[in-house]
Amino acid sequence: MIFHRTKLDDAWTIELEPYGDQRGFFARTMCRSEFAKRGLISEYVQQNTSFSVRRGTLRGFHYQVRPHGEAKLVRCIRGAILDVIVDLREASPSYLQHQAFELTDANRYQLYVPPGFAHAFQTLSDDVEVCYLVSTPYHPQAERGLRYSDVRLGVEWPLPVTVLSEKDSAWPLIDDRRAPLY
Ligand SMILES: Cc1cn([C@H]2C[C@H](O)[C@@H](COP(=O)(O)OP(=O)(O)O[C@H]3O[C@@H](C)C(=O)[C@@H](O)[C@H]3O)O2)c(=O)[nH]c1=O
Repeated sequence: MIFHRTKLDDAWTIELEPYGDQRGFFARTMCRSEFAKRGLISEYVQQNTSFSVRRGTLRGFHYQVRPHGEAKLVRCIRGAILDVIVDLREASPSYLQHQAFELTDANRYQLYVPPGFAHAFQTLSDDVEVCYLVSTPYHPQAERGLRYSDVRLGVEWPLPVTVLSEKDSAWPLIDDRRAPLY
């Protein structure tokens, strides 16, 4: 596994390190000791998958507030997405900054999203499946979101939004909320 720091504190992208042979390849997608060595959370309690039919579908931004903050390890196993994360930790040097990553079934990149980050993605193709590990149980009362179009974030989504849940269209804007967000 090849770990790359991102411009956001504590967030990483992870490249597979495949061992190839005549059958194809083998690669680790998560390794407790490699994660722990770099201070990444290495215990996960849930694995989720989502399937999105239409190109341009947007899910997020989502996160859970303290003490239910979750790390996520995200991979796109069919099609392609633009994955965007936002640092919501007030004490962080990258507070309220965001970064976008293209995760595809071809590049097989994984994104490590630390607790205290909001997470969203837009599908860049039809029939997209995204698979992710989560470090904390789902806690609906702790669930929060940001509006994908919040100008305070300034995220440039690559496509017009074709499908969005009612929940995701209604998250409050950052300026209308009291800190702390996380
Ligand atoms: C996240 C989650 C949802 N659900 C339920 C709630 C709801 O009825 C149904 C669909 O939930 P949502 O509409 O929130 O699904 P979705 O919009 O795909 O939510 C996901 O979005 C991405 C961006 C993330 O970062 C994930 O952590 C997760 O929040 O599934 C669970 O039962 N367990 C879970 O862990």
